[in-house]
Amino acid sequence: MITVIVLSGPIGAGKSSLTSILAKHLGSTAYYEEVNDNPVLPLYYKDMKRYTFLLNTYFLNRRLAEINEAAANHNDVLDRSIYEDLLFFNMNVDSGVADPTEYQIYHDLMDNMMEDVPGTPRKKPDLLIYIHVSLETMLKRIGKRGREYEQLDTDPSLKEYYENLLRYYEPWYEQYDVSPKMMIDGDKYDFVDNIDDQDLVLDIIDTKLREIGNL
Ligand SMILES: Nc1ncnc2c1ncn2[C@@H]1O[C@H](COP(=O)(O)OP(=O)(O)O)[C@@H](O)[C@H]1O
Ligand SMILES: Nc1ncnc2c1ncn2[C@H]1C[C@H](O)[C@@H](COP(=O)(O)O)O1
Repeated sequence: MITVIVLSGPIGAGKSSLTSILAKHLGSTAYYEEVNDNPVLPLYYKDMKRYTFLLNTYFLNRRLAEINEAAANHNDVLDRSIYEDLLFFNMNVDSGVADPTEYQIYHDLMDNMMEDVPGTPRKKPDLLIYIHVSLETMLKRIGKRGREYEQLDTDPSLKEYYENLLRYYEPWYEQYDVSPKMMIDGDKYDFVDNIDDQDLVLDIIDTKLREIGNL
């Protein structure tokens, strides 16, 4: 039985934190989204029009490598699903920041790369965990983490970008049907600093893993 668990949710929702807590709890490996040594991310925040395609191609490459590694183990946990990249890209097309043709090319490439090939491990996750947060929580946590290019002090127009991003997440989660899914209330549970909340969240996830037959 091989299970790949992916975390999803807006920037600062707590994906990396819960990835590490969950992998430790399950005794499995955590795979983190590459941020600090990502050469495109700072460029993207300076010029989204120019760098949306490159950033998503970069992430696609990185995430596929992690998916292939995780697919060979049991209960490995990935920080952010590959499917959310389409959400970001789509949002940028809708707001006129990215080009629809670039989006279509990226979409086709991703479909091709994610297709199951007989004789190779499945690339699709077995469970998606979505951390829901309000704008207030999201902004607070982005501030707490302190990556310079994400701060409203660096670029006040990011507030609108973050608001817009949250609007795209609800329908995206509702429509997501690649695997079983579940939502964690990231406003309610402080799974980082409160051990009772952490235990509660882990219980909720264990129950879901049992329900889908993976624990
Ligand atoms: N549930 C939570 N309660 C309190 N603080 C949190 C929670 N989730 C995340 N944080 C804090 O918010 C910041 C962003 O969390 P992180 O896990 O890096 O989010 P993401 O990976 O979704 O961008 C970090 O400083 C982290 O300690
Ligand atoms: N596909 C993406 N398009 C634009 N920006 C993205 C994409 N994937 C991740 N990001 C950004 C958002 C954050 O600034 C960093 C890391 O994400 P986080 O939610 O903090 O783990 O990358």
